[in-house]
Amino acid sequence: MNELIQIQQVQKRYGKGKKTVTAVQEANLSILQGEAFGLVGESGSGKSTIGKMLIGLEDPTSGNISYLGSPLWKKGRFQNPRAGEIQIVFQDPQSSLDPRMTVRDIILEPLYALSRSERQARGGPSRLHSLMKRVGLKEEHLSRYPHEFSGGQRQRIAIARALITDPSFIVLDEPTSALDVSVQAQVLNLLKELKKERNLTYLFISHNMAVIRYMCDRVAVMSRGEIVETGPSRSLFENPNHLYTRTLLSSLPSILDSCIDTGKGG
Ligand SMILES: Nc1ncnc2c1ncn2[C@@H]1O[C@H](COP(=O)(O)OP(=O)(O)OP(=O)(O)O)[C@@H](O)[C@H]1O
Repeated sequence: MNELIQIQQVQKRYGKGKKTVTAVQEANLSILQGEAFGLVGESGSGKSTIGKMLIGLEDPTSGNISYLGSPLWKKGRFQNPRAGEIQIVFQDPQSSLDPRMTVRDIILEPLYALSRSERQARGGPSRLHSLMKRVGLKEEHLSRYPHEFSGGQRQRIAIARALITDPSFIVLDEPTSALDVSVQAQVLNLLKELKKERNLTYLFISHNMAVIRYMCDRVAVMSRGEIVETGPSRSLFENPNHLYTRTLLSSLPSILDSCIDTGKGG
């Protein structure tokens, strides 16, 4: 598999002077085309900051990030490889979906950042109906507002919005952490299926080792801004090298585990 993303010696500092916070310290990692790459670590370890640098929301303080060999950031400016190529699904659909917009407008919004020809190349709004169906929503939902939906349905709306531009790479930042356990399994399974059908590459951010183990081919473990261990999911879970990874593993929630394994609520 080819490298889609390469992160080399990347640092991110927030603030100035005495208030400086180093969120990411000299991180190195690569994400291969077509893989689900997991980023795990406790709250505040720098996971979301890495995700934000990949979608253009935060610029690295130093180091290089490349996408298919081309720099993603040049002189503090984000170089979108192709408009809509990289998308994100956030943790909390309650706050990431604009409450004043209908579902139709929410899902279509990313298309308006594209040029007319780019929109047409990706099927434009005509793909809306099949996409709604694919993520488990109904056509009649299009004219409704986010507050009229359950948490799981709201996250399905956020997934449809991320897919409308036909991206290759999606950052999933704790996409199921705000959901009930049984609903988490449904949304995780949907994400797995979509990845396969569309040949997507994921950066899957979570503090939950069970979810990461279920979803990801390879994993990097972060602690206090540093990547302390990287490896294929299976070997990392069966034979963790770093003490911090072992500590995280000991907190693995068994309820979600059994829910996923049996496919309950599919
Ligand atoms: N905009 C910001 N300004 C200042 N500090 C920030 C900002 N964003 C994040 N930080 C700090 O950077 C560090 C890393 O935060 P980040 O959100 O990347 O961690 P995380 O592992 O994703 O945590 P969580 O799971 O809680 O989202 C934390 O100390 C956080 O307080």
